[in-house]
Amino acid sequence: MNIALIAHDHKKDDLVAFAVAYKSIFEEHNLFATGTTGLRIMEATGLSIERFKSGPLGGDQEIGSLIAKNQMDIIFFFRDPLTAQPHEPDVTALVRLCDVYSIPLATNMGTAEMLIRGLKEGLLEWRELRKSKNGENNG
Ligand SMILES: O=C(CO)COP(=O)(O)O
Repeated sequence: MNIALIAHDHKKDDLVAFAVAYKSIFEEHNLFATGTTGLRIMEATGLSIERFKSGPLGGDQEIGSLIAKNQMDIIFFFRDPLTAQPHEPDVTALVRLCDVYSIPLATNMGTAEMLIRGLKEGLLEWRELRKSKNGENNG
């Protein structure tokens, strides 16, 4: 599975704690992250993560492009609902692409907990279905 980890500044501590708690699951997958989030998680967990640019500098869009290319399976994106983001259009675009391509997206710890349990238990039947469906929509 290709998994993206992203958090706004006030939510980074939550996502780091989540990654520490579920390190044994995350280390079985290919991890991607926006710049600062990825650095924080790597420092805290030692997990290997491919880092993109920081969100405000295009990192959200880089991850969005992987979604559009059917190369992303799950997104953990802990958004800060109480702080205006300079790159709000990029945030909205990323969330929109998750819905366009039926990509599981956790925007808070509660949903993240449910998603990670599904991942652990192998509740992944949607993946092949989604890929064939998205393949049909290409072009
Ligand atoms: O801004 C972000 C997501 O919109 C996250 O970017 P950073 O991980 O670089 O802070």
